[in-house]
Amino acid sequence: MATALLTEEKMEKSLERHKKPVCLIVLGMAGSGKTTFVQQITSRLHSRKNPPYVINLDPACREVPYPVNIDIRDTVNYKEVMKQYSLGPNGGIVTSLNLFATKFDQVIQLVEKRSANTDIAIFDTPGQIEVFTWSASGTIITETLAALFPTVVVYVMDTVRSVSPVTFMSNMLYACSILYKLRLPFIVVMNKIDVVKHDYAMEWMRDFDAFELALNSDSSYNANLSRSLSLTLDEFYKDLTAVGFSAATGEGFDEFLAAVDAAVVEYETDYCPEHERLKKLQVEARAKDKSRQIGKFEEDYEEENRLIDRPTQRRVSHQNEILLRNRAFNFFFFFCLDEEDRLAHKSFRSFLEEQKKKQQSKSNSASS
Ligand SMILES: Nc1nc2c(ncn2[C@@H]2O[C@H](COP(=O)(O)OP(=O)(O)OP(=O)(O)O)[C@@H](O)[C@H]2O)c(=O)[nH]1
Repeated sequence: MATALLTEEKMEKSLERHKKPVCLIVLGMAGSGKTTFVQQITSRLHSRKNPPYVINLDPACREVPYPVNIDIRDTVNYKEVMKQYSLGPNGGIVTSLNLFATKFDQVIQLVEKRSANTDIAIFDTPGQIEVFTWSASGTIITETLAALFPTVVVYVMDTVRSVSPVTFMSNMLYACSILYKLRLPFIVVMNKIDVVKHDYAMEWMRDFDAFELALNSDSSYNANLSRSLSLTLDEFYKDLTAVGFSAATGEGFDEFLAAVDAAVVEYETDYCPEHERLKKLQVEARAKDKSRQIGKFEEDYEEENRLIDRPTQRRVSHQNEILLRNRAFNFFFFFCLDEEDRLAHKSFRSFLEEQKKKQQSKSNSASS
């Protein structure tokens, strides 16, 4: 009976999730064709009367060639961020994304509002792939989406540039590292097949000998490394979904949509149970952490009271009261964050303050 109830509950949850749009996070090396890919998918879905909800997360792009619903550039001025905090281009993108991530709950609300009439939400990301995949804000954005919507990572790869086995291997290693970091359903889109067909890449993934043959004439260090890595990546290739696509012509669109459907099933069957398990562990760890911190706070509080209750300090000074109140506030604020968030929050705040100070002293010396 209990099992039957559980199954019903799970089914309800699953149906609930299906009502939500699938979130596609589009990643790829600079110039691989992410923006053109988003443009092509958007226009095809529009012509099928199924328009997607499109979000641009690249604060540094000059223009967005597709109808965009949310644009990071409307919230954060990338050039101003660079100027205000004395940052270079990459630092500017990371900080803009960090600032945008603090408002991401609003994006979620807007996507949720569209649930009834949108099947797909597409997130275009910055060209400097590592800025998104290895930054705190990228992780926050991805994990928040994955916790609430069926989420799929779409890795766009340039088939024309990858004809060199060494470049192909670099691309695959990057894809592999993202897959293992995010652990979300993953589709490799082998883009630009209107110029070079992706058959060679599929063969290299299926057959190690074919890849070795392609490397045959090359005895450089990179080639030897690629040879060894190809054997290691064998497991990764086995479960990898790869589709050929042309962002220029739209060839491969239906295969891509079929891959998205399969990825949603994978999200339901593999990702969600694992996510629930990890969430439970996290809740337990947080509860432990909370009780440890409450104990520490109570100890400190008692110590503080003991000191101010001494005859010489019987009257609690105004300053002491403020000190205690501030401590209590800080404690409860940090209490809501876990250890990692707390550290990230602290270092991000001190980083911004430092940058501001630097900038202020620069402008002071310029004006004097
Ligand atoms: N022939 C052909 N060219 C393509 C295709 N997709 C993209 N391109 C071209 O590749 C170049 C880069 O495309 P973008 O869409 O700007 O690539 P991106 O990954 O968004 O670039 P960044 O924003 O710099 O990371 C452009 O000149 C596109 O026209 C394709 O499928 N076929």
